[in-house]
Amino acid sequence: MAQQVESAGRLASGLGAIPLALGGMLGAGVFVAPAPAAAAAGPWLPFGLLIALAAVVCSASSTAYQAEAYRVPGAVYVCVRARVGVVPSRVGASAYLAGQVAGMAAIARVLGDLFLPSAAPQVAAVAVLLVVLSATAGLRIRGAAAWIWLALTVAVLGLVVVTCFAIEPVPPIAAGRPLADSAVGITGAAAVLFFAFLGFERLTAPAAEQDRFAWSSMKRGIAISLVALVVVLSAVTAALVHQLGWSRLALTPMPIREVLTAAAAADLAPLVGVGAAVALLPVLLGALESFRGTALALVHDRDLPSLLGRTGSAGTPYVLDLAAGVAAAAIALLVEPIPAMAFAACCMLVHYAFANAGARLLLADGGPWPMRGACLGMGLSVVLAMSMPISAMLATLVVVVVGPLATGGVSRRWR
Ligand SMILES: NC(=[NH2+])NCCC[C@H](N)C(=O)O
Repeated sequence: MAQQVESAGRLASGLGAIPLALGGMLGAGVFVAPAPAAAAAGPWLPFGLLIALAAVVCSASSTAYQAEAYRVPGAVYVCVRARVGVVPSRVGASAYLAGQVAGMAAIARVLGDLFLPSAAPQVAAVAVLLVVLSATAGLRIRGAAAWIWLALTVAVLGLVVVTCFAIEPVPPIAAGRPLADSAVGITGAAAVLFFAFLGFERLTAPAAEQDRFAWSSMKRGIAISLVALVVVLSAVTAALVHQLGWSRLALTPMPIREVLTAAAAADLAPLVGVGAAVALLPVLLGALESFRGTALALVHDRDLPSLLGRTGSAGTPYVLDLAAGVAAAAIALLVEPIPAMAFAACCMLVHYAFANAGARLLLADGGPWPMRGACLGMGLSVVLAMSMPISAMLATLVVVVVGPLATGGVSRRWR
């Protein structure tokens, strides 16, 4: 399969930074996360979105400085290892790897649910494995293909938003459960919405050197991508609320489909479902690419067996890819999309707490603002992770205990 590599010209001009970041971000989170966020905070959701954005801005800035200082794949992990310590770096990296795998499972499960609701888990597992196989064969979606895919996602979401606003909503039926409208849920909403922003690290801390953009292009690309994501997420949430109301939105497991039925536009559902499913493929691929960078850095440090770093004729780590694919497929078969998303977000928040801590130490001699950003990012990541449902927190706890013990056991180094 042809390996599409970013041309030197495109990297220099900065075109391509937007689909790299936004194309990896706009996905399952936007399709589904408004529902659990509405369940957590009800009409306070917009405040949750602002807090999630603040955590993302801090984390994006921190990881960008880390990748600038440590010009290697898995730069964030390498920085935490150098600045904070070996064991903290393992905690952060374990959370990161588990978070990416759970994220892949969540994305695949949403894909399955949209494509063929009656066999969602099976479709999800097959989709993950197919995407992993194509990645292993050398597929990367860059350049024009990345723009086309981004356009498809925006078109699907645009169709849903326009439909929701064009059709008068039916008066809400009495909700089964009283609506959570307490402001206490704001951080819980922020934590799930954080998932929707994941993928920014593809631009700020690229997993492969050929994806590294010049500092100014990276900054512009990330700013545009974050603004675009907030606009799209707000528009989708507003459309869903307009049609379903807060309480019904809070209860639905798959808002995009539910809203079309509610708007009496069920004919559109198969079209939107297939479009959305196809739009999710590159997001899945992006999560695998991010996973690889950090995993290979761990292999390099002998914290993971060298077998995992073995590369095939396409130059891709096939054993590692297969391991990630099988794990993600297993989670996708067993776990519903919203809990998988919550687990992934909780793991990634723990990772970003350590990442921001590493950046804080790295930036001690630098300007005051990036350093303050890293402090704020660290604090917000901890608060948001602690606002997750208890099941997500417990699963994350298992990861951060077992992960460092297992990796330490492999390398037999503890300092
Ligand atoms: N590279 C990654 N971190 N990928 C996970 C991306 C998740 C993406 N924000 C979504 O909502 O589907």
